[in-house]
Amino acid sequence: MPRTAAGHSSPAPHPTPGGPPGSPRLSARGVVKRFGATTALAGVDVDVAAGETVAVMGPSGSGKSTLLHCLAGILAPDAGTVRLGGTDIGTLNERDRSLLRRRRLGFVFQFGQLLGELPAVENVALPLMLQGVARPEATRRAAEWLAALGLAGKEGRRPGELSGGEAQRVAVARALVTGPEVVFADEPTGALDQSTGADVMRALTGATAAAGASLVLVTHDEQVAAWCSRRIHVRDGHVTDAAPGQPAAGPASGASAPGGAR
Ligand SMILES: Nc1ncnc2c1ncn2[C@@H]1O[C@H](COP(=O)(O)OP(=O)(O)OP(=O)(O)O)[C@@H](O)[C@H]1O
Repeated sequence: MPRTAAGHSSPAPHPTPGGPPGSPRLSARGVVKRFGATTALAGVDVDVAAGETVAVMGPSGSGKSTLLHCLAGILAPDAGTVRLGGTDIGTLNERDRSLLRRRRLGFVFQFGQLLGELPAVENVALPLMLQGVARPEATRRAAEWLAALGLAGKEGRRPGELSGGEAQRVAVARALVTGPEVVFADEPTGALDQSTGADVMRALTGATAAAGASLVLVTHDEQVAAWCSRRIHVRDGHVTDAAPGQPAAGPASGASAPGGAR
């Protein structure tokens, strides 16, 4: 993914409160989540390093999405802690968790995340405008991300006027435009054929690496997991292997973020 022709350098991502030197960017300890009589997570420990890309795998119903939602502050665990840098997410109220998600995390889902009535560029600019970035600047940065993801010329198209793969690349741009510390993706290629899915994974891992973000991705698909630097397996609410891995070094392109690396 090339730097945009204009070579703009967008403002650096907002400063983020880090943890102690050498500590993981994201760290879960003893996370338990129950839904009524179902224990979806039964005491899970996970560490994700800065720049690491982690595939979360496991059988249907094993707890993968619940783990992702707890790591991302979407669900509050019943027990245990989740720390993002120096922040203990569990101590935040719902409003602050929502602000943290908006400012420090990015999300790519299988579908449904784009607003159908807005053109691609506005879908990508929206998270910036919600942070108070003025519309012209937000639009400029959104257009840079779209161009970097191979979507130059398609800024004005609404999601329904894009292919599935193009729409997912718009979703990748939207997830990365704010300079998040961690991007969470839940089956981001689940609705795509294999070759389009590979294009989206190339875009997602390339953009994430270029932005210096970590990636936590839920997938059933071995070929999708192969784009990540590490896999963890969830079974019956337990993580069966979560050894610290290497920084991301998958088959991603040598990408360059429009906003500059973190
Ligand atoms: N909101 C909910 N209410 C009740 N039970 C839930 C809820 N969300 C998840 N569960 C249950 O928790 C368990 C783990 O679900 P989860 O969605 O995390 O699994 P998963 O591994 O992501 O599954 P899949 O691969 O099928 O998406 C399952 O038994 C599921 O039925």
